[in-house]
Amino acid sequence: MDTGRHVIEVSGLRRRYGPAKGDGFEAVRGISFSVARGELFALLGTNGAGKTSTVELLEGLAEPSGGRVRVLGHDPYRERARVRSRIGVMLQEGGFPSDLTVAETARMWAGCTTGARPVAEVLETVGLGPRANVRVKQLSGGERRRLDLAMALIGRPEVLFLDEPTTGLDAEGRRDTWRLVRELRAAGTTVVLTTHYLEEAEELADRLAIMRAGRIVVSGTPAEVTATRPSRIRFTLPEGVPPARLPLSLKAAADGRRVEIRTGRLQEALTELLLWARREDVGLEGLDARSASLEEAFLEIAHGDPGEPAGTTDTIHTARPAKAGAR
Ligand SMILES: Nc1ncnc2c1ncn2[C@@H]1O[C@H](COP(=O)(O)OP(=O)(O)OP(=O)(O)O)[C@@H](O)[C@H]1O
Repeated sequence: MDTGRHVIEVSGLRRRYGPAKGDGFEAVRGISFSVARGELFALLGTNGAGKTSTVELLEGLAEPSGGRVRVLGHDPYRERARVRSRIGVMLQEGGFPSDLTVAETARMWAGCTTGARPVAEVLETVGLGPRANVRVKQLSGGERRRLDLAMALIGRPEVLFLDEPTTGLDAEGRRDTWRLVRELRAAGTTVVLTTHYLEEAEELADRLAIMRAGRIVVSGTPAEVTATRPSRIRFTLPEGVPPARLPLSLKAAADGRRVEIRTGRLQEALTELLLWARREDVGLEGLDARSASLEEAFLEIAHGDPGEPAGTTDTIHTARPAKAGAR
């Protein structure tokens, strides 16, 4: 791996809770990825997939039970002192003393940080300027998340870890946080994000990985990940036109007059369908053709469908619900 370009390098990383043998549980099972300087990398997965367990290893909060992790060229656990001042960590729960005000909390935090940004500036950045004299216990859930973010930013980190940064924020707060994260990335900050919001990953991530049961199942740019899933064409045939008349090569699945075609080659399949419809003088009611969304890709991948590579075969299915709850 290129240590100059990659700020984070992970190979064969493992994390086991409990005894090494017997009753222990391996939450991270040999994962590998790297994150380049200035890149935003998102880790996605269902509850319990192993995202937080992984990020804690990157932050140096625990020692891996196997494999290797380097952050800014150092082992974040064994060389914590060399890494700590260069990273910012926003945990799921900041756990700040609830009786302190926002400004007091920030001053306390700044006091423990080398090269801290001015408190007023950092509170302004996250939109908490007007709430500086409010006690932490009086903040809303969303305001607490913004305080957590402010404290992660106070040391001007080169690498920022954001664990579900917009949980509890309303739509406007979420968009404000996205804007801020984009600005930080534009200024060269490397960001590792875990999130349950696929829209957030789609908006922000340069690359992402989807975890399932401690392993990375798929990784790539959001476009590459969605391209692993088939596109979908849906329409309703007119009365008296049986689905059997559709070209066999489209491998359409029908439920009465409603038809669905799933394909790895959307343009070709759609062209064939439209040429057939014109030739046969058939109207396709409610015609809808779309590529898979990241959400659809996520639901199928994260819940256990190994998937078929799109673009190689025209694999057609009837509409298949995600296997909710399966791990
Ligand atoms: N301290 C611990 N001791 C034992 N098992 C743990 C411990 N912490 C986490 N686990 C288990 O490890 C697995 C991964 O948990 P982890 O919190 O890393 O998942 P996650 O992907 O971050 O989930 P979430 O989206 O719910 O935050 C889960 O099965 C969890 O129960």
